[in-house]
Amino acid sequence: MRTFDLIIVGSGSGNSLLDERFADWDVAIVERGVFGGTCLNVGCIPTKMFVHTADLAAAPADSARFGVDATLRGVRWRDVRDRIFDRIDPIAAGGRQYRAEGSPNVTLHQGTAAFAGERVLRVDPGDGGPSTLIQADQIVLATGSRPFVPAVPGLAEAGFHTSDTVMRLDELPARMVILGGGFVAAEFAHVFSSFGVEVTVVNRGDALLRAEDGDVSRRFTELASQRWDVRLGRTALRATRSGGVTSLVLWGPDGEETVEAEEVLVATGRVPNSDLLEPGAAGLDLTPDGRVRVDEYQRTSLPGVWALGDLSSPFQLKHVANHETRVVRHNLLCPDDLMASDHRHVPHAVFSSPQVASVGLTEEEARARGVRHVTAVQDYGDVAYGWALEDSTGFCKLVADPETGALLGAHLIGPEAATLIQPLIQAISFGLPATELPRRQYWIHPALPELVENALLKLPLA
Ligand SMILES: Cc1cc2nc3c(=O)[nH]c(=O)nc-3n(C[C@H](O)[C@H](O)[C@H](O)COP(=O)(O)OP(=O)(O)OC[C@H]3O[C@@H](n4cnc5c(N)ncnc54)[C@H](O)[C@@H]3O)c2cc1C
Ligand SMILES: NC(=O)c1ccc[n+]([C@@H]2O[C@H](COP(=O)([O-])OP(=O)(O)OC[C@H]3O[C@@H](n4cnc5c(N)ncnc54)[C@H](O)[C@@H]3O)[C@@H](O)[C@H]2O)c1
Repeated sequence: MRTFDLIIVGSGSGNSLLDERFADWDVAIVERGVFGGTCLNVGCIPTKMFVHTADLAAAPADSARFGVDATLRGVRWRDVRDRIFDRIDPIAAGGRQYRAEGSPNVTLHQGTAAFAGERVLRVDPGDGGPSTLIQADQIVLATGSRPFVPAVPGLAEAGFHTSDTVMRLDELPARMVILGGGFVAAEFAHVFSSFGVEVTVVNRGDALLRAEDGDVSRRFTELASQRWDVRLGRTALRATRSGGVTSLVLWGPDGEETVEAEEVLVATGRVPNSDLLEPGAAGLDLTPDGRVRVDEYQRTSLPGVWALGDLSSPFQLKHVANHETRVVRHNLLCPDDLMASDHRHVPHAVFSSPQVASVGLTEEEARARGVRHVTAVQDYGDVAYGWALEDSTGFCKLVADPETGALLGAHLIGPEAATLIQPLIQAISFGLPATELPRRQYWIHPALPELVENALLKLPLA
């Protein structure tokens, strides 16, 4: 059995752990699928390339109210798809080649790693070939997560897509049913409807993006319902396929109903890939929801074994995986000076239409925790650039401590929300008080960040 200094399992964030300081470490990387992981191949990067393209495709439909009569002549789906993946696939292939042939201290193992002992892994190539045993003093688990598919009778036989496959469709369907009401559902509903697909969103709960601040979730649900056929409070009972059409029988407030579409996209959350690691074989501790349990230094319950990213994180966000990668890198290199991960102010954004972005406490969370707070809401429509955008639905909502002026939460829904929120993330992270933030710097007039400036000025602070 070959012994390495370090084994990294998973080539997403795990691959970016290595820098020049590991040049004299003997390293193995194990990857069971396409090199580069979720974000590059089937996650953040391609989805946002589709989202931008969808924004372009959606623009003509919104242009008449500006006095511009534009029409969308068509969307060349295969050209869109191929442009995106002709850019991404070579990056994945190049990354793989670099590790396989261009990194003298790295050995790339293609296959699925599972524990065969405390710091021993069995790598199964998955092609019927023999497994290989490898061991190391340090092991980093970065095996990510995969789509969760609820057990709906007949769905597997009828066929469905997940975010792993839907971006590679050969043809745009006439209709698509999207199961779920979270990030993936919101982003793909925008993409496919902008490209002319008739979209039905089926959600178990009574609102879309339900984890957002209540006002944001309600506004998003309201706007989504104007654009897509949104079915709330529905459970999928069974699916059948006939003549190229899937019929999904739902249970809802009015009893049974059926929705039909050429394609079904399942977007009902993601589960950590901990099971594939056979954690029981080494006594690796998991959380009740199946994540690998880590402490603040990203150490697992096994000595010398670390975990990061979607496998262990409740956040399932790439910027969190990146942060944890930096922490594990430091801790491997400086074992006597361990660095803790900082998960205090994790922001996120949903790249739908409208965009949604959030950091910190929602108003509901502040209330439930008994935290002293005030709120302020600034509409896009009441700042100068909002007039230019003719926006009548977007807003920025802030939650702050009225005594200290500390910002507790920020929630935006509207154009460029994912970008506009950054100064508020900065304020919360660095403890910049909401009293000074709008007053001690210039805000470019009439740029859109005046939305944030005015929201801050509206806070009723002592
Ligand atoms: C559609 C979609 C859009 C997203 N958009 C965003 C976004 O806009 N912004 C954002 O912050 N986040 C986004 N995310 C989330 C983000 O992609 C993930 O949080 C991030 O990629 C997780 O990185 P990771 O390194 O933990 O895992 P991954 O990148 O998933 O890497 C894990 C790797 O491990 C491999 N693997 C798994 N098990 C084994 C095993 N036993 N042996 C060997 N290899 C194994 C897998 O094949 C995979 O390559 C999106 C996710 C999806 C699905
Ligand atoms: N812009 C981004 O940062 C971005 C984009 C896409 C995905 N992601 C990450 O990927 C994760 C997964 O995204 P997602 O949209 O799949 O998950 P999600 O957790 O955002 O939403 C899951 C949805 O599925 C529903 N659901 C769960 N179980 C169900 C069941 N059994 N039957 C019916 N509905 C069910 C939930 O009610 C919810 O509406 C996100 O949580 C996020 O962390 C991030």
